[in-house]
Amino acid sequence: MMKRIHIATPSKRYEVVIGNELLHMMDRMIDRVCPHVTAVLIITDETVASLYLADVQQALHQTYDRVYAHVIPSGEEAKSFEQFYACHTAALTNHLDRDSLIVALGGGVVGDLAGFVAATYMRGIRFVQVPTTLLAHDSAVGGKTAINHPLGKNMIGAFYQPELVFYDISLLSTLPKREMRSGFAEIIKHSLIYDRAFFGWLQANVEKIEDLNGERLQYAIQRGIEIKAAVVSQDEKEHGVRAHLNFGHTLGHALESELGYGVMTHGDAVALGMLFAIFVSERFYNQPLFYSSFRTLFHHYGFPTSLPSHVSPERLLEKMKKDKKAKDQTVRMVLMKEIGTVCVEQISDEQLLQWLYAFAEEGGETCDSSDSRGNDCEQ
Ligand SMILES: NC(=O)c1ccc[n+]([C@@H]2O[C@H](COP(=O)([O-])OP(=O)(O)OC[C@H]3O[C@@H](n4cnc5c(N)ncnc54)[C@H](O)[C@@H]3O)[C@@H](O)[C@H]2O)c1
Ligand SMILES: O=C(O)C(=O)C[C@@H](O)[C@H](O)[C@H](O)COP(=O)(O)O
Ligand SMILES: [Zn+2]
Repeated sequence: MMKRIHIATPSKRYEVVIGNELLHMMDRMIDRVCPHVTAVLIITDETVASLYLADVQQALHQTYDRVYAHVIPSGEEAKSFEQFYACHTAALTNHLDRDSLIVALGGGVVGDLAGFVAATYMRGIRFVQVPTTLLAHDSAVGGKTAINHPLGKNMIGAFYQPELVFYDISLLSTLPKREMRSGFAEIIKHSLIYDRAFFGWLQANVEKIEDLNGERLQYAIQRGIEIKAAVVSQDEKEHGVRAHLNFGHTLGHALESELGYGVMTHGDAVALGMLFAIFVSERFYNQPLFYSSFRTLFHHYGFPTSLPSHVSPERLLEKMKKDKKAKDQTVRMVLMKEIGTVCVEQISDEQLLQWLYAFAEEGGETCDSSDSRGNDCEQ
């Protein structure tokens, strides 16, 4: 069954269409929301191209005469200046104009890069997200587009909304388990920041990653997107509540950049970051949040639950201070008050370093801290 979720931000209203075996209707659905398209440039990666590019080209040719494709290497390293430049070159050499359309066919890497290309080509042309990973239930929605800088993740980008998110989840059937797990981390995140009942549903219905199929997969994706849509519709450009979507990302992004982009999947890094955020939350609010149970659960799903031993807490702290939520070089982390309720808190370097060491060395203990500060939730 096809499901539609509406996103309404100040800059754009659009739909996320979710269903199975939808490719044959892709051209008509795009044409309905993007009239008078002069040419289409599909941006995709090598893996996705080998699986789905021919089908997507065929579908688009039903409506469009000029359909081009630009294929980037697979993986996080492609969110680079080099690939960004190559995409612009492809757009120029194929004579895309201001009425042309970019189709981002792939996971979050393709979506973030192609979205940023669309935001900047001729100062902005229309684009459609065609997500092919579970993680992209998050990345394709909400309009954050970016490439990485060696000094920090997603540092160069724009808020730029797509015209449509066209999510044929039958394409996820070819996704390796490690990538399903990565996407599942963001689904868990959506439940933990917003919906306690959904977290309960996940625990009851997803005993292992392989359980994410059929109706359970579709429901998990839908609920994750509904939560993201609700947050983004309230706060498109992260002046407030949108920062909650960054739960687990302060450490997660620091790890991705410190280890080298692509070494750890985004979802694994975020899962470890969420675990650290829960560890910190227990100490910051001086209340038990069942950190040990979360650690056991995350371990059970196959997520990393301890910091790689060769990564130094000092270096992680330096990277965390470059996070986009930081103010005056002081780290601001999304902490959990209870399942379903989070807020943003400022944490001093000294305190954070101490907790990073404690997390690295002890990992599993529950809260008995006496140095927490019960600051009021600011967002
Ligand atoms: N913009 C946002 O709001 C947002 C949100 C979350 C994550 N992100 C970003 O998304 C990126 C991660 O996205 P991702 O996990 O989708 O990674 P990805 O795009 O690199 O895809 C993961 C891997 O799966 C392959 N793949 C994609 N679809 C496939 C399919 N259907 N079958 C088989 N293989 C397939 C890809 O080639 C790649 O090797 C990160 O850069 C992260 O920062 C952005
Ligand atoms: O949409 C958002 O807002 C998010 O924070 C979603 C995150 O899952 C995503 O990884 C996002 O790209 C992180 O944004 P950043 O601003 O921290 O780079
Ligand atoms: Zn993320």
